[in-house]
Amino acid sequence: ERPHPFWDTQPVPSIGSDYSQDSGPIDEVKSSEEVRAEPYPLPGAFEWCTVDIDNDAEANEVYTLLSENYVEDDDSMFRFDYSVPFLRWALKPPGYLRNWHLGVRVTANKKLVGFITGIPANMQVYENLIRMVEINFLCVHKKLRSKRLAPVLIKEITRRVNRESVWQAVYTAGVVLPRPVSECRYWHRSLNPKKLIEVGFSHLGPRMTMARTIKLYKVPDQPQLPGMREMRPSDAQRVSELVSAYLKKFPLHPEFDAHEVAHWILPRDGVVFSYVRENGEGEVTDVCSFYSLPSTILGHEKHNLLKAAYSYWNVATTVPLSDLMYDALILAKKADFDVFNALNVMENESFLKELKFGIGDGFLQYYLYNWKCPKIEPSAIGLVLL
Ligand SMILES: COc1cc([C@H]2SCC(=O)N2Cc2ccccc2)c(Br)cc1O
Repeated sequence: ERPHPFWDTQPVPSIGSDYSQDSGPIDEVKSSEEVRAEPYPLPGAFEWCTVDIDNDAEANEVYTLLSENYVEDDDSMFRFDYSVPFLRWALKPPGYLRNWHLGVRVTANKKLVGFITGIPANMQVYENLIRMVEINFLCVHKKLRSKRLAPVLIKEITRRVNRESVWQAVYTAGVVLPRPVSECRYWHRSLNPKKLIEVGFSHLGPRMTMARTIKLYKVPDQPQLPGMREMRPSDAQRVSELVSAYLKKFPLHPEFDAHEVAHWILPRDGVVFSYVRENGEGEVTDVCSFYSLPSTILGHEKHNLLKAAYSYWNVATTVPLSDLMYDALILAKKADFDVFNALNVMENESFLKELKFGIGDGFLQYYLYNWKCPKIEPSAIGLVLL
């Protein structure tokens, strides 16, 4: 396959190679003392920095770097617009290390031009429970592309992670690298079809008028299931039991303790939305959640922000999952979202068509670093990365 000067030096299976029937590390096991103590050298004009995401000035530098230089769709119509509160949520789960929030600055003017992050996660992969790092937010300023900065960012974050005796990583990307463990698809459910058509994300169907399209995607203005309400801190223990038990169905899933579930699922204004269903006896039996990740609409005069909700952790034990997710759509529309996005992971295939999701043109590839294992089908993935 196409040569990858960087990835061909890394402990990952090459593209086109067969999936291993057994599971295990690719590199021989090392000790953290063997890992070089000094940061990797950077090209002359640049220097490493550890970003303090709690510092408003630094958090805003990260926000600006990502908002102007992070992931765009293939046609450069949209770019993710992660907010500062979202980044603080994503980067500070229980057990996070500040040392794993890694930046590159221009030495001359201290401008932040590169970023990559890791957070700790205990991942179950088939029969193995592995302490891993979740790698995210790899970004190099548009003006510094093809200077081979990304490989250095990846090697340095790997060194810092290895120094903590963590040898495996999980990450996702829209591009095909050596080598995906799973290939997932995004599906989208219109909540504001008029805006989605105006910005060019959606198109009027054949023989469809705008009025007919608006009617097709209309949802009630209140949840339909009895007992649906916003999740509260006092629900955290019960929700943790529901989520932890549910995720065990999936060969790839995080093992969360109650503190981690509370961090990832408790509502945070404008960041993560979560709702529980209380049955007639006042017990919490079902939970649904979605996070807010808007996108900048590039070069449109009327609209500049697309408000997107992303399906997160959903567990239905007393109602059909599609009924729970219909209420999630209703609650997302009520919170003024334009579109509700979901991957075809976990049991999502069971409701996507019924609830009028349309398949997107984007793939999301899941990767494991330094771990060979059999291919994982999307419905066996119990992991959503932010
Ligand atoms: C353009 O088609 C898609 C683009 C994206 C990503 S790439 C940069 C961005 O901002 N997106 C969020 C978004 C933008 C627009 C609609 C829905 C989601 C995804 Br994820 C799946 C898609 O199918």
